[in-house]
Amino acid sequence: MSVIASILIFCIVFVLWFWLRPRSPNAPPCYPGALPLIGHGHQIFGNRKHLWRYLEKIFHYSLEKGGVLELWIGTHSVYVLTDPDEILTVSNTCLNKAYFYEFGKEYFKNGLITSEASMWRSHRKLLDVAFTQKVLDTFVDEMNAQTRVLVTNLNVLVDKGPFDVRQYLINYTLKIVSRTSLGLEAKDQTIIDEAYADALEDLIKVYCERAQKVWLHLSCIYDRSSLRKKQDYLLKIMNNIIDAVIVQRKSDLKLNNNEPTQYDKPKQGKFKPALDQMLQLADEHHVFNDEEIREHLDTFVAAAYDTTSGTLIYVLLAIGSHPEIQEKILKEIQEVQPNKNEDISKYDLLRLVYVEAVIKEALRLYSPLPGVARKIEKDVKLKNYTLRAGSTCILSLYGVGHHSMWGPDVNEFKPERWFDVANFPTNPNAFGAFGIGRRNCIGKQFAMSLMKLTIVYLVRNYHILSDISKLESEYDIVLKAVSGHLISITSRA
Ligand code: HEM
Repeated sequence: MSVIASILIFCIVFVLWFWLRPRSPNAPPCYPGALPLIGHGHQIFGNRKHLWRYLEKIFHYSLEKGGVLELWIGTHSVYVLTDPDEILTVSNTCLNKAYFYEFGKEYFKNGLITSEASMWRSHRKLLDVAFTQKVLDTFVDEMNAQTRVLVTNLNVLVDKGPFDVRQYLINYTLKIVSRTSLGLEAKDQTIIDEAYADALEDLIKVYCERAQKVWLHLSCIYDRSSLRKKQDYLLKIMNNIIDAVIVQRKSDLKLNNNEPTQYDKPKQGKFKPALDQMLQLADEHHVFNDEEIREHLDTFVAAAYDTTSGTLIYVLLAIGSHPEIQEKILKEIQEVQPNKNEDISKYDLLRLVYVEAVIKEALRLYSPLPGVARKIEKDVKLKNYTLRAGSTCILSLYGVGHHSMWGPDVNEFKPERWFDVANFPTNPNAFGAFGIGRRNCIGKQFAMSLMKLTIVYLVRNYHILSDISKLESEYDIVLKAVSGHLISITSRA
């Protein structure tokens, strides 16, 4: 009895001390509504639509308070940054990811997203060679071929009224990313399109569910849960698939004398998928083992398909609600490549500046990764505040896109702003959708080329109609449009 009483007294004293202790003058403003012991933890419960509305509220509150905010999950301090300069400081001084990336580590392991800074530095340098413009240019034929397939698949929906384009875009981006990463022949691709894709989608749901249910953050509880069993089952499916691809590819490369992949149509160019580049590095410089190669491949595929397809949906919703913007896109396409049946070349992609502005505007307003997070391992001094060691810091890329530096029309979808030199923000980190600082997105050029090409093919074939005013999104790590997200298409032929 006396032991229980002592524990109780200790807890009460701890809570009182924690709650009544004076806040440091260098502490940023605190978000309202914190409760003793659980902090703001109670505010995040609800479905994922609620979670996104909540995050939007904290991001806007942080903007109102000058760009830095503090909240509490239990007794753990979480800072929310929306100021691009402060975000750059934290991004480049704190390279390790926040503790909840650990949940994804079961899957991504030492892939770039979740690796510790020490390993990340050397692997990122090596992997950058797989994403140079020269390499990306070799993917353009494959992107054209797959985008033609997308148009064929969508043709059955012409004049059929509103539909959900998500699954079409997911299958399409997944196919391009996995072909350019893994180099599979069409006949072997089905296993990725079906078994791997389904398992990956389910795994991301498991990850989100764990992130939201704070009690499952504790490994001792999570490891006994049915969610953990599901995670292990899905991981086994995915690992078996990719391990088999690596073994097969190694033996193919030996047989073909390391020749780049020749795709189905003889006319199309050759390219070297990321897997071949890593196998070559492993062979010549003894840097990656098979397990590390799998971890990087899994990371590329997962990091690429949901973000890219999600952004494309927001672009389609935005241009479907702005026919005048669609007409300007069409005009640019006709100037750059007047023959509707011709492929889009790497040179055409460079000239599609209006299409690029449309995509960047969608990324600014509907940042698909609205926030990323870092571990604060040592005190970090910002302009007015100090972030304490041992805390977590959310870097809000959504906040950067909604910062007042964008002007009074910050909430409007206005691609023209990207050409308005006089009023464009002067801050070099104003556009943060691909991350700010050294640990930014390795696939940004890949994503931009693919999205430009997709928009060109869709706009030159269809009138797109939608109503973005009804849009509601949910937070599944990647922001997902879940209501008001349907589009209709009619033919331009
Ligand atoms: C519209 C599409 C995309 C967006 C908005 C996007 C955004 C981002 C952001 C914000 C980060 C930083 C994440 C963090 O700090 O936790 C990131 C990292 C990353 N992205 Fe992307 N991404 C996109 C497409 C892609 C594609 C196509 C690929 C691969 C082909 C890719 C691969 C990666 C990888 C590997 C990282 C980790 C980089 C590192 O830590 O060195 N992403 N991305």
